[in-house]
Amino acid sequence: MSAQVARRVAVIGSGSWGTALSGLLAEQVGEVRLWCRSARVAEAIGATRRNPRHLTDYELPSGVHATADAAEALEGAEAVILALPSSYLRDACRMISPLVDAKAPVLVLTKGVERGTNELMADVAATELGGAWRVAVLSGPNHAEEVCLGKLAAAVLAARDADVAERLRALLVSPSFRVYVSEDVVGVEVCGAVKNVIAIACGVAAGLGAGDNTLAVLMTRGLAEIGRVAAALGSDPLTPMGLAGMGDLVATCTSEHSRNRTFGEALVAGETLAAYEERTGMVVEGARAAQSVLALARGLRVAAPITEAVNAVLHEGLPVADAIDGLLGRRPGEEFYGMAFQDKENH
Ligand SMILES: NC(=O)c1ccc[n+]([C@@H]2O[C@H](COP(=O)([O-])OP(=O)(O)OC[C@H]3O[C@@H](n4cnc5c(N)ncnc54)[C@H](O)[C@@H]3O)[C@@H](O)[C@H]2O)c1
Ligand SMILES: O=P(O)(O)OC[C@H](O)CO
Repeated sequence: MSAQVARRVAVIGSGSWGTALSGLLAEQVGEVRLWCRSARVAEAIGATRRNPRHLTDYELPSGVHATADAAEALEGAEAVILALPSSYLRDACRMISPLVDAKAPVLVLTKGVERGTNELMADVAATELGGAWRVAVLSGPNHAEEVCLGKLAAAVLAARDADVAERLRALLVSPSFRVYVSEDVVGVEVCGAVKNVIAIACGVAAGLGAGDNTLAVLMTRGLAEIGRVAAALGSDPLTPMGLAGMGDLVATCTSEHSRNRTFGEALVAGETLAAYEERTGMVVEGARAAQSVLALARGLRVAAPITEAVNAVLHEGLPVADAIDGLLGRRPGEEFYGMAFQDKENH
C-alpha cells in the first residue's frame, strides 16, 4: 500500500461507480466516507462490508465508512467525489453545498448533460458548490464491475487548474487504475455524455442481429458526432480520440456490463426504459442524454443524426425501423465534413 495522500475524502453517491471508486480511493486515503441516500444501505455496508444494491459480491475495504448523514460524510473531507446520476446532481450539490470546504477539490464522475438547462456536469457542480477552478471530471472506459475486481483500466481526469488535477489524480492512481490528466474539461464531458447515446444505438443494432461491421460503423460515426459537438464547444479536437472518447465508446458499445448497450438490446426485445431501470436498479444515462445532447447540438447547429434517431425512438414514439430508415436515407458524403465548422449541418 502506498503512503496516504489524504486523511479523508467524501464520496457522494453509493451506486455502482461510487461504490467501486470508494474501494479504489481506500488504497491511498486514510478514510473514505461514502454517502448513501438510503440509511439501510449505509447500515448494511457497515455490517457486511457489501453494498446490498450494487456490486453485491464486492467486499469494501475497512477504510470505507458508509453513512446516510451528509454532514458526517463531508466532515473534514479534503476532497469531494460526486458519483450521482445526472438527474440528481444539482439537487445533491445544493444539499451538500453548506457542508463542503470552500477549498476542497471536487471531482465529478457523472456522465451526462442536464436536461432542461443542457449544462455539463462540471458546470452544474461549479454553480452549486462555487469555484469552477476546483471542479474536475473523470471519464474513460471504466465499468465499475471490472474496476472493483482490480482489472486494469485507465481514465482521464480533466481540470482547469493543474494543481487540482494533480491532487485528485494522486487519490486515485494505482497499479490497476491509470489516471491521465487533461485541461479539456468540456471535451471530456461531451465524450462521456454522447457515448452513452451511441451505446444505446449499438444495443438496438445488436438486438436486431447487426453484424460487427454495422456496430463498427455506428461507433465510428458516433465518434464523429462526439467530435462535432466537442469542436463546436471549443474543445481540443484530439480529446475524442482519447480515453474519454474512443476508449469509453468502445468499452460501452461492446460491453455486457454497459447499462446503455444492454438497455438498447432490451428495448428491441420489448422492455421499456422504466421497466429496465426498475429491474436493474441502475440508471441509463444515454436515455436522458439523448434529449439534452440533441438540444445542445441543435443549439450549436451541428448534426447529431444518431442521437436524433435514439431520441426519436425513446421520447417521440418513432418505430425503430423508421429511425433506421431515416439514418440510412442520409447521403454519405465527405467523412469529416462539418467536424471543424459548426455552421455546416450535414452528415
Ligand atoms: N457504473 C459505472 O460503471 C460507471 C462508470 C463511470 C461513470 N459512471 C457514471 O456515474 C454516475 C452514477 O452512476 P452509477 O453507475 O454509480 O449509478 P447506478 O446506476 O449504479 O445507481 C443509481 C444510483 O442512483 C441513486 N439515486 C436514485 N434516486 C436518487 C435520488 N433521488 N437522489 C440521489 N440519488 C438517487 C441510487 O441510490 C443509486 O445510487 C452516472 O452518471 C454514470 O454514467 C458509472
Ligand atoms: O454502464 P454504462 O453504459 O452506464 O457505462 C458505464 C461507464 O460509463 C463505462 O465507462
